[in-house]
Amino acid sequence: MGREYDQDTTVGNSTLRIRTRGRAVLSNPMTNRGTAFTAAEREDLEIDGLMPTGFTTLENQTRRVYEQFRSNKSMLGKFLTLNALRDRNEVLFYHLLSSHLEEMLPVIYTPTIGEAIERFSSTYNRPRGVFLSIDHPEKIEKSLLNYGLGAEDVDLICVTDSEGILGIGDQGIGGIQIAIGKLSVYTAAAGIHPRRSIPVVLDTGTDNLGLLSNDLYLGERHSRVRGQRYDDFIEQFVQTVTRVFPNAMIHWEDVGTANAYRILDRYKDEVCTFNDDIQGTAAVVLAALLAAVEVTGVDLDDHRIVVFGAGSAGMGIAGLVRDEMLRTGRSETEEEAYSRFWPIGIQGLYLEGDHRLHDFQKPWARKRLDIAGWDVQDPERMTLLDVVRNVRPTILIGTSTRGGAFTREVVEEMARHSTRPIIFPLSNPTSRAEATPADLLEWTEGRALVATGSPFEPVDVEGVRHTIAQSNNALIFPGLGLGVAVSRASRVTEGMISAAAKALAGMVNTWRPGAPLLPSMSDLRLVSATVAIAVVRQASEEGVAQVAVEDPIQQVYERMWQPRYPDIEAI
Ligand SMILES: NC(=O)C1=CN([C@@H]2O[C@H](COP(=O)(O)OP(=O)(O)OC[C@H]3O[C@@H](n4cnc5c(N)ncnc54)[C@H](O)[C@@H]3O)[C@@H](O)[C@H]2O)C=CC1
Ligand SMILES: CC(=O)C(=O)O
Ligand SMILES: [Mg+2]
Repeated sequence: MGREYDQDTTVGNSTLRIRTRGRAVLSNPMTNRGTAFTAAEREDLEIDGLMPTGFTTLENQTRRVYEQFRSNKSMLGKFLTLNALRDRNEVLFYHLLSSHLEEMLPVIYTPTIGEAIERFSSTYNRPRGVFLSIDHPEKIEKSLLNYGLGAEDVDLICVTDSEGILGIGDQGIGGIQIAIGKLSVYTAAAGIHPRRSIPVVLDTGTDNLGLLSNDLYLGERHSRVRGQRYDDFIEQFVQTVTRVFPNAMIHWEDVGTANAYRILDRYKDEVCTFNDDIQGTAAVVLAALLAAVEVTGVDLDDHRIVVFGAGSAGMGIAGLVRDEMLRTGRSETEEEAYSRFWPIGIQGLYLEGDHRLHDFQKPWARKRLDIAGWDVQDPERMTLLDVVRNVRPTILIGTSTRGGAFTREVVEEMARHSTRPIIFPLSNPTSRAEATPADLLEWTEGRALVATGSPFEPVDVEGVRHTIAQSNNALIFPGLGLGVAVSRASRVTEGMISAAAKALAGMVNTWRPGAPLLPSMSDLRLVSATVAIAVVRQASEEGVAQVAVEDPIQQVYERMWQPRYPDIEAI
């Protein structure tokens, strides 16, 4: 561990052995506990007189910072207050977060994180994470080591190249905030020790002209590097991480569509890695779909699915649902399973021969024969409305980044042919959601089964309160990461992703009208532990676990860090 203190970070909350004295103790967010230092600790650590004389418990400190948090009028203000708190006192930050998870998740995560990313360079205060530049690949190793963690100390690296941040696109260096945000969720939800993960941004330039022309922009000032130089940079990053942090899972976040699948395919069988937008999203959406399908009483196999915005997330969802159909349904051939899906992108319905499709999208393209005889305005660009009219889908997934795309006309058309239309506007942040739950439920007289990517308030329709599930990969990735850490899995297998989805699906109960299709974000700690246990078991069954799995429940429980002040020893 760091030079300033020692702590065994592999078990819940072990003794913090502090080497520094005086003001240095207070300026490190892992050793500082402000007015919660006891009289004896103040004396031992030579911080007597450096703070008000009163003593406050963690609970009372939390009340105080909660009031400060609440007094902010703007969401960005709340975000910056929390950020500053984390830089002062990490235990207090996580205790506050865990005590008010449902209220604070929308601040440190979607939707507010989107604004924080866009405003990164103008609100910049102090650094957190590791910034790697494509112009200096020779500095990758040194920079990672400068973070101060040892070879055995890292469970997770969350990395983005910032090209496809949420639904707000290329955000250059500001993408570091999504890596920080995701890792905060890992800690708050799954108890990953805050000193066992590293947020990383790969600064490969930006094509965002607003950033390039802003004097305050803090990243490399050139367009995005692509092609061989980009691939070499990724290769060097992956090789370096696996060498210097052999136990770390590499979590890819918000990488652009053209690279996300390529990187995953290139490394998934070689190193311990996973793509959250492709695999995490697929697992959470599969769980929500299984719940919704149960409400409809129609087998998954018999649904017709439109994926609007069939990029990383959309195709990931389609892939996992297809696998589920092949595993459990009557679909015997892949072709049969593929035939249930209608993928749409910016160019309209994907059709075979479209040279704009990426390799990972090609198998999903529809045959020209499938649309023969359709009555449409422009056969070269089949719109969502065209597809809905002709296919009569029962499931509509939105991962398009196109706010408001599920118009009243589209939804009413779908609802004409489906008793319980399943409609998931999953794009983040809130402004990108393809529709609001209130509109969807109004337009369908309360029949729609809805889940969203960002949080929404419940909707009351004719005496029924519809609680809206937040179908966000945050219900999956923390538990997956914890499961990988506990089992020291050498790979993240498809079986592990599927086990995570099943564990989540098993926590849903939809017997009550209007019940949410997924557990609430306020239960995130329980959800993450449940997912982690399933992942540990699966890793063990598949032979990728590198530690003996004897009692997964105990092993997961013991590993979870709690936001409590540990015992202190001045050394
Ligand atoms: N709820 C959740 O857990 C998650 C939600 N998402 C959201 O899904 C959205 C997409 O994310 P990714 O798949 O990572 O991005 P992506 O860029 O890989 O995919 C977006 C797709 O939407 C298509 N598209 C763009 N504009 C369109 C339009 N006007 N009409 C039809 N299609 C259009 C593009 O062709 C592309 O295929 C984002 O808003 C993101 O926040 C992504 C991951 C997880
Ligand atoms: C949730 C998430 O990963 C996204 O919106 O990109
Ligand atoms: Mg994402």
